[in-house]
Amino acid sequence: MALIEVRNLTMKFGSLVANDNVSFDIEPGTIVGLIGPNGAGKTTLFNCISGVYQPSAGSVRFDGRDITRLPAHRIARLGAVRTFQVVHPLKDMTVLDNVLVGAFLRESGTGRATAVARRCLEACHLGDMIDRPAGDLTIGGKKRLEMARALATGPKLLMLDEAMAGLTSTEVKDSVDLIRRIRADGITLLVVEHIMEAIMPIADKMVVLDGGSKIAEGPPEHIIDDERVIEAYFGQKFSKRIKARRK
Ligand SMILES: Nc1ncnc2c1ncn2[C@@H]1O[C@H](COP(=O)(O)OP(=O)(O)OP(=O)(O)O)[C@@H](O)[C@H]1O
Repeated sequence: MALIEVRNLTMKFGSLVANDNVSFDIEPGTIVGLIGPNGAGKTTLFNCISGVYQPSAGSVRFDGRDITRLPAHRIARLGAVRTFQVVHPLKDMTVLDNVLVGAFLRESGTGRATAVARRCLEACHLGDMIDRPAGDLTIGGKKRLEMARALATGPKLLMLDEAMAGLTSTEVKDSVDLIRRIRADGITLLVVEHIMEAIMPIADKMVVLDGGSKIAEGPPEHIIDDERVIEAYFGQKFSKRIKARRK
């Protein structure tokens, strides 16, 4: 059984159709990359799956259960957790306290929640920053903090919205390693990403949106050759460059 089943999902803002009849599955233990040009509807789809928005039509099933109309906090409690494209840590709180907010979703005791939060911070390379105010972190640090907070909730599905945007190339490599390790721990990932060199090598499947509609779905090596995706997003030059790198 798929972990996520999106069926005929449509999201309208007035007359603007941000997601148009989108359907796809996410199998457990996989990494799915969600890509498409700016304004394609990727973040809106994230918001519909995670309960930030209620879709205008269609359904989302998670782990066999219809979650279409559930509020975000209930979906998070069931184990589908997202990060945001623009990170907003609680700047005056310490790095540890920021992650405790996530850990308390699954652990009610302070001692156990703290142990979970510390473990997630270590995994996200923030172990030596735990007592610092979150506002002191670099952009890369804030993005890792956001991941640590999401991981601390003990998710089955982690949805990352442009977790690598604005990072240095070394930080991007570290994030790719971290995503691989998260998957190895049995967590399924849905990743919105514009950095193709980062997402293509690790994704089991790509879903491509354009103008709100799904225009392609499949393994990265098929997506690279898809004429509609090349036209809408990659461009010929980019597609050749990516293919050359994969050889
Ligand atoms: N709350 C909203 N109210 C009105 N229109 C919205 C809202 N959120 C998104 N949109 C519109 O829906 C469309 C899809 O936007 P969305 O942010 O989902 O795209 P995206 O693929 O995530 O883009 P990007 O790559 O730039 O982040 C855009 O035309 C956007 O202006």
